[in-house]
Amino acid sequence: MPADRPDHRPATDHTAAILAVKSLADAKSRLTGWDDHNRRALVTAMLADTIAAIRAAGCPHVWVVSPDPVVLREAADSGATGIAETLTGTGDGLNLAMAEGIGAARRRLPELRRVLLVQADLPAATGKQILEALVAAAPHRQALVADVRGDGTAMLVRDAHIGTPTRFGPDSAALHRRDGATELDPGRARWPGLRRDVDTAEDLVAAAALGVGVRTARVLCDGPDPDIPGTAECSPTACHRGRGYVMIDR
Ligand SMILES: Nc1nc2c(ncn2[C@@H]2O[C@H](COP(=O)(O)OP(=O)(O)OP(=O)(O)O)[C@@H](O)[C@H]2O)c(=O)[nH]1
Ligand SMILES: C=C(OP(=O)(O)O)C(=O)O
Repeated sequence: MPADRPDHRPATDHTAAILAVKSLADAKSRLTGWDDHNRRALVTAMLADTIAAIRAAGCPHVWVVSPDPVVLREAADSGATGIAETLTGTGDGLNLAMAEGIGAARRRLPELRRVLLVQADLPAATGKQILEALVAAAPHRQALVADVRGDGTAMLVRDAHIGTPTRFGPDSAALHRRDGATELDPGRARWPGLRRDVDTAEDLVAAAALGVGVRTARVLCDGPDPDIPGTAECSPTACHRGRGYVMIDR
């Protein structure tokens, strides 16, 4: 048990959350049925809601690594620090972007103890879920929350000075476990919103059923997804749809 965290409460002021988003031109290519304008709007909205959930968990330091100026502007508007990616075009872009974010956070936050590496497409995650996962992670040098399918990593929490690269991508949960990360709640009963990353239209329906943040809700209200039935009522903070989906403001 770390002497500086005897009660296992996470010291979130010494924690940096890092997210990576690729160029909007390339992002969410598996999202069928969405035109270019709405797909881009959805990517930035999900980023904004994910950042809002992280900040609601009490993490003030959020960094977004991206080569895309629109993403970096969205990050800044959401209270995060944007880092213009320098390694664009190289092989393992996502993990290199995460490494770039960790490096920047280490340089700029001398007191940094923990890094929280989070997927940027978690619109149903809440601050409560992220905080609970951080509390569960606190006794561990490295811990992960797997995605809803169990093979991906929704969130990886590590001591800030671990030097091994992250392994986001196919089968990342197994690869992170192999590198020493403890899987939190391996039965996957807890934190359903945190585990629900969105890559496909089907994922989006599942996230909407859990309740998404206000920015994603607005895009869904305006959006063209044929799998999500017509809007019954829409307001700037909430959207209720015919089949009972409720997009909640948090
Ligand atoms: N900064 C940065 N982020 C990346 C890069 N590659 C992937 N990402 C981000 O990492 C996360 C997971 O990436 P992917 O699943 O490959 O891409 P995606 O845009 O989510 O979806 P697909 O296009 O359907 O694969 C998303 O937030 C991506 O934007 C990269 O080269 N640089
Ligand atoms: C990158 C990952 O997920 P996805 O490809 O589903 O975004 C991952 O789980 O490591």
